[in-house]
Amino acid sequence: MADTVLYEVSDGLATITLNRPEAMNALNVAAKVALRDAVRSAADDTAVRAVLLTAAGDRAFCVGQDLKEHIGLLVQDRETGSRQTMSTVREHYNPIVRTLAEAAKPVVAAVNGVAAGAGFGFALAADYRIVADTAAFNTSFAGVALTADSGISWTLPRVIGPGRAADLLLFPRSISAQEAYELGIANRLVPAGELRAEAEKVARALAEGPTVAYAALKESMAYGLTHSLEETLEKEDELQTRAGSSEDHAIAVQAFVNKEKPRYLGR
Ligand SMILES: CC(C)(COP(=O)(O)OP(=O)(O)OC[C@H]1O[C@@H](n2cnc3c(N)ncnc32)[C@H](O)[C@@H]1OP(=O)(O)O)[C@@H](O)C(=O)NCCC(=O)NCCSC(=O)/C=C1/CC=CC=CO1
Repeated sequence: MADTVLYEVSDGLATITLNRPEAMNALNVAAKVALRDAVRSAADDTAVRAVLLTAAGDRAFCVGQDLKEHIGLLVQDRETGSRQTMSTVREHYNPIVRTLAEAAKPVVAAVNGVAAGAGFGFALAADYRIVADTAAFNTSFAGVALTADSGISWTLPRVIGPGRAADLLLFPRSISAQEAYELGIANRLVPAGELRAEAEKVARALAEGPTVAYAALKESMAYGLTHSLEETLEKEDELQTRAGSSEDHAIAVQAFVNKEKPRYLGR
């Protein structure tokens, strides 16, 4: 059986590829465990300075929970009086999203096809979304009588505003890549045939960039969304001190003065 998730590191870039194209990259238990392991490896490995999350095939990025597997598990739960199936949120979805969002390095999602349910949530947990013009997004949760998970109730209102998020969550529908771009869900929209090359170019540029500064930017933006201006100014002071103490800051300033391109070390 093929691996449900592929993991590869080259030149500081970890590429994680959901690999169930025949099942629209739906998340069965094996895929969730493999994805959780892969994102943890990428986050923990200091040699990895950027992460690219993508999926195999041209039809789907990820359609969320594998509902064909899920129905069997639900029936089993009913028969045994258990609620084991829904522990997947705590065991799989939450760690995956937390790790992507809190990784001290940039995470780029290359959305190659439809992203639905938790698949949409994973794309939103990335720092930057490059989207094929043939892709689509669907919150899907209410369509299967579920509430939000995968952090989408936190990320979606922040990305597109609470009113628009309520519309997409209460009335799930597939929105086109173009609409996603106009809403700010997609940072870049590219022809489908150019997605992989463009996403790799962006992710590789980030992997060669000032990693300490990027990590601080992620932390700063997340902090600023939930704290007052005063608290955020304090946080910025702390984080700027950290970035300013990095070797890469000195390298950048020296390169500027020398009119050279900086070669960052990621520390
Ligand atoms: C909007 C769609 C994502 C895409 O629509 P479309 O391009 O028209 O494709 P379809 O014809 O509908 O689908 C093609 C085949 O793929 C199968 N498929 C699609 N989604 C899933 C899925 N999630 N699981 C299993 N299989 C799926 C579909 O049945 C077709 O197969 P056949 O060719 O054999 O017929 C649309 O497909 C859609 O709305 N999909 C459902 C999206 C969804 O509801 N996802 C789950 C949301 S919930 C979640 O992600 C997280 C949790 C967390 C915790 C616990 C429990 C559940 O969910």
